[in-house]
Amino acid sequence: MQPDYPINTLSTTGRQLKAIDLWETAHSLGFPAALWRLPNQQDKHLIVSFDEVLPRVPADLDELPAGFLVSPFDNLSSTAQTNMSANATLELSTSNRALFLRADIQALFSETNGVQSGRVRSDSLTANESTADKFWQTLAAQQNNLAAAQAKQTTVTSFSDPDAQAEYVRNVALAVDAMKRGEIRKVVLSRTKRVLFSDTPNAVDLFDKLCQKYPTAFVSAVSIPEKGQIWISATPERLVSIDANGIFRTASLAGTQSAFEPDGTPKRPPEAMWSQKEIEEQALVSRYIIECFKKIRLREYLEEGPKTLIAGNLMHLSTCFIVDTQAVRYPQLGTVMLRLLHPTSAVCGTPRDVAFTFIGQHETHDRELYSGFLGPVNINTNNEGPESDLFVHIRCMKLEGRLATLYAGAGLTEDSVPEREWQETEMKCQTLLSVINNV
Ligand SMILES: C=C(O[C@@H]1C=C(C(=O)O)C=C[C@H]1O)C(=O)O
Repeated sequence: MQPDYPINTLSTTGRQLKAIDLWETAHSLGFPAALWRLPNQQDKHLIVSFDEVLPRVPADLDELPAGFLVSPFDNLSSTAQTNMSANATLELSTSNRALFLRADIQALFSETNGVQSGRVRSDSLTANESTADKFWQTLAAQQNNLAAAQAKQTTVTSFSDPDAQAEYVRNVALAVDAMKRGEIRKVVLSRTKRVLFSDTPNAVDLFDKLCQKYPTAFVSAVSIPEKGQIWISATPERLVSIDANGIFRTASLAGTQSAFEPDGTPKRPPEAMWSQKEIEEQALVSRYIIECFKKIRLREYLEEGPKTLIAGNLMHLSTCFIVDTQAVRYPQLGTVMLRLLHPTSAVCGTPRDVAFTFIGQHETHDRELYSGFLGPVNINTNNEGPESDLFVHIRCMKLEGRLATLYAGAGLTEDSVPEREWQETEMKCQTLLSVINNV
């Protein structure tokens, strides 16, 4: 890895290098890129991969180099032998479905007291040097035009889909019947909503607006040229994190209500009232996580919650689970749990495989990357050690040119009221729509 360069030394125009410069250069060369901001942090990170077609890899945090991982929902590990002790070899079957953006170019953008700074590095060990040269030459040639791309104004129109609500409500009723018959405990059914921009929107601009509006979310934009897609999200749900000190974190998140009173005043989280149905729904996610710990005979975990958590326009119930992987001598816990956890009961259901089949039989859209997971892997920001932060890919949309497809789901139990579940998905779509409508 070459030393870091301050971003202003790379500007050829006297203007400071910005995330949009790198993003647009990657786009024009057909290179994938990922831009992200971690919850409660200011720094924005960007990586560019020189793989025009991304490798499909197993989600193995212990093997992958620095980069950004994006997994589809449909990426189940079958657990042929899961009764592992901390020292036993891992016998989970691996599936090569996650897309991996290797950090061929890595940039960090910070802001302290209104002053912007940053660093950029390109990895000459893994990256083809002539490709890196081509990248910087293209960037230098384009930099003058990029300011114009940033200032684009767009308006949006919604597609009317008159049958969507009736179809969703019908499917919820079928799920409730299946749950009353005892076939499933919980299932998460999702739907899509499509909007058309008047002009191709600026993804970096949308990303910046989401960062501003949702400081506690994991905000990301991932460009996948081989699919002609950019995925943008502001998710509140952590799936697996391993920090530089080997601290593992996961969380169970479920139960949804508006964060505002009907008159528009914000609710106070400690005073939020939760129904029996929502408490049960979230407890099922926590139980699912604890079952995963049990499968690997891990007892030394800290459980915090459930607490009410604000996620933009919504509130959820959340419980955090924390493990010191060094103290329990389980360095590969992140990889093992990732394979055991995904897809959790927050986006799939209980029992997992029955719920997965029900989703496949009843949802008419392909979830693709929605309700999969994504985030930085083995990124060493301040030379403190590599960190990985993977989040459940919800509150997201897929951008294909001017067309945006938003995805939202609701956790159903036998007490679900179909119309209310539809309203819940509408509220979840608002997380991104409220920003889209103002670009
Ligand atoms: C499935 C989604 O969200 C999940 C489902 C929730 C629920 O059913 O209450 C709450 C938070 C998320 O775990 C989504 O936003 O699409």
